[in-house]
Amino acid sequence: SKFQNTRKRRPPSSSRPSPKSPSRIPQRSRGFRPNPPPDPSSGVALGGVAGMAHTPNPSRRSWVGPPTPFLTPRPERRELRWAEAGSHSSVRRSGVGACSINGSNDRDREANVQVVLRCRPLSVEEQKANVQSAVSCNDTKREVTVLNSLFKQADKTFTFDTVFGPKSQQRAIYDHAVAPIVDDVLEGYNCTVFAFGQTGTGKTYTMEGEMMQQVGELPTSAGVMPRAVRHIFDILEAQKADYSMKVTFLELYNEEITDLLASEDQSRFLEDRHKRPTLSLMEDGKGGSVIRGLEEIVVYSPGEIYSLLQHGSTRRRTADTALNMQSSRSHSVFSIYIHVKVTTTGNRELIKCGRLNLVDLAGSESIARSGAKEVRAREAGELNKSLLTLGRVITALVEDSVHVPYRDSKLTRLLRESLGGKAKTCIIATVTPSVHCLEETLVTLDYAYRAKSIRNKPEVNQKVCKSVMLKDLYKKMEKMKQDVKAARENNGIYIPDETFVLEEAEKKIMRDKVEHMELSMEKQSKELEKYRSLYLAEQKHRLNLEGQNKELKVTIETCKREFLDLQEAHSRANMSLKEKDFIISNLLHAENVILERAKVLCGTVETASGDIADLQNKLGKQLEPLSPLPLQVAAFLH
Ligand SMILES: Nc1ncnc2c1ncn2[C@@H]1O[C@H](COP(=O)(O)OP(=O)(O)OP(=O)(O)O)[C@@H](O)[C@H]1O
Repeated sequence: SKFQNTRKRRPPSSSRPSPKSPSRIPQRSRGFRPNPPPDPSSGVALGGVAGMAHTPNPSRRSWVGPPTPFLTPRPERRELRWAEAGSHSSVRRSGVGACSINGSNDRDREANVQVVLRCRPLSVEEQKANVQSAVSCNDTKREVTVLNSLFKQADKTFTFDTVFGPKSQQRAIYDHAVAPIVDDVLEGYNCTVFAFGQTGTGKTYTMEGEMMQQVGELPTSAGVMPRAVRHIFDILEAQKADYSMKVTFLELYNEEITDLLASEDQSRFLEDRHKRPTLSLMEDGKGGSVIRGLEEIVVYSPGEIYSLLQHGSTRRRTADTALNMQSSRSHSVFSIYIHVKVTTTGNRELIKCGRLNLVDLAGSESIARSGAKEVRAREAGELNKSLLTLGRVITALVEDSVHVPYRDSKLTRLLRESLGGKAKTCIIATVTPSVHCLEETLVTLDYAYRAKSIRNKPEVNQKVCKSVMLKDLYKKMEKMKQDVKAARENNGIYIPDETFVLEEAEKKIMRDKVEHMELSMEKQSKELEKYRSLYLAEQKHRLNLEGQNKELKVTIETCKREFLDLQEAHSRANMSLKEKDFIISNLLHAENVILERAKVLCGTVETASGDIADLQNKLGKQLEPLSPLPLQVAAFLH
């Protein structure tokens, strides 16, 4: 086939490395500064992760010979009819991201971001420590319930597109959630799968899992990335398609982008050799982003991609935190660009371009609970900041806000096309069942649930004609040659028109941005001044109140003391009253007793005087005959 380049084509299968042999070193894109404009044929300038273009690295050797759009390893490629291509890849279209395969018109419709939820099992340590599980998953009903009832609050249930409980296997997640998306990539869509959740909940496990070292059976714990790679190659092989493939792998750490696949020799120009050069994320003037200097590596086999994945993953920044022994401290984006040749019924050769972005976000974490200090705390702060912007973007999209703050962080600039753009997106939200992480789990579930309402407008990338693509590649090569020539002659730097236009557009955007920031700074300074005077007035008022408060406190103290004195006097008076009452009642009682006795005595006296009178009478009568009595007797008797 004219499409196949003899120089770059893989050797026939007999001379290819055996599946068990180590993969050969992947071929890197060659080129020279400055950055070529984004490739319009592959839709690279259309923004976000899917809109990344690359700048070949200055340290690379220049690429001589004609460019080749197709590097299919097999020489005996048969032409594939468009219709045939469709029939092969329609096998799996049923789950997340599935859609029709004919033409592009019926695809130009809105599609919700697909959100799947994965709850990891309790770890061995957690089981040993008898950590309670506070999350229950119902895979059939696609529901996750957070058992708030453990804390005497109402349970909360969320529904997702698919729910994978703690027992779910890596394969099930790939087959149900990711495989249909990979089919779409091969149909010419830009697709993104990203994992998001609290630190230590299994994002990296889900995305990477056990990495493949060589070609062979996938281990059961292999994650989305190796499975997607295998799936893509399986389909292309089954279709006997002519294709070319390249990959990029970047890391976003503390708002700085670095190339995880960049060759080590780049760092020899840096003062700190351990530091990898950072790449700039540029505006392409069309609402998208371009990453300068990101290496695109041409790959021919799954084995090559596995070793690149392995290589890139080991270069990712990780650290041991209280919540995860090997916590990723950065966001990573692995992209696979696939060009597949199709022959239309009129024998026209077209090229389908699709891109798959596999994103492993750093975990959101509570600095207090993760035990992060100093550098780690700053990292966590940066991570949380970019994730916070991601949250704000999700909220703005869900609420249909006029302004979506994509530009507030590099992460959201990278994910722009995948959130509300023209890509198909699947979010894998990961949670832990641990009761200790209930709060963070609820936050993840809440965001994931809201993300379900984001509507993308998936568009299939335009198929380009082989001749157009070749022309474009020749043009690019010509530009590169001029760059090399200019650099060799030390004649300054040649800037191709398109790059110049791109840079001018970018400068204009930056100028507008600066202007906008100046205006907002001015506004903010005025507001700051207003708040400062308000603050001062408040301070004064506070001081006054504090003085009054002090005086009142003194008065209250005095009153308290007086009150206590009065209380004491009152209780003393009460006591003496009680004593007097007691005495009076005793006196009254004594008086009554005396009166009673007096009465008794009076009675006795009366009785006695009666008796005396009776006696006198009796005596008088007895003495009458003896009268007159001597005077002494009479006196005695009287
Ligand atoms: N579904 C699962 N089954 C078994 N083990 C799991 C599962 N999910 C996660 N793990 C284990 O839990 C630990 C933490 O997982 P991982 O590193 O993937 O979390 P993470 O979300 O990527 O964390 P960070 O954000 O800190 O990088 C690892 O030891 C991993 O093997």
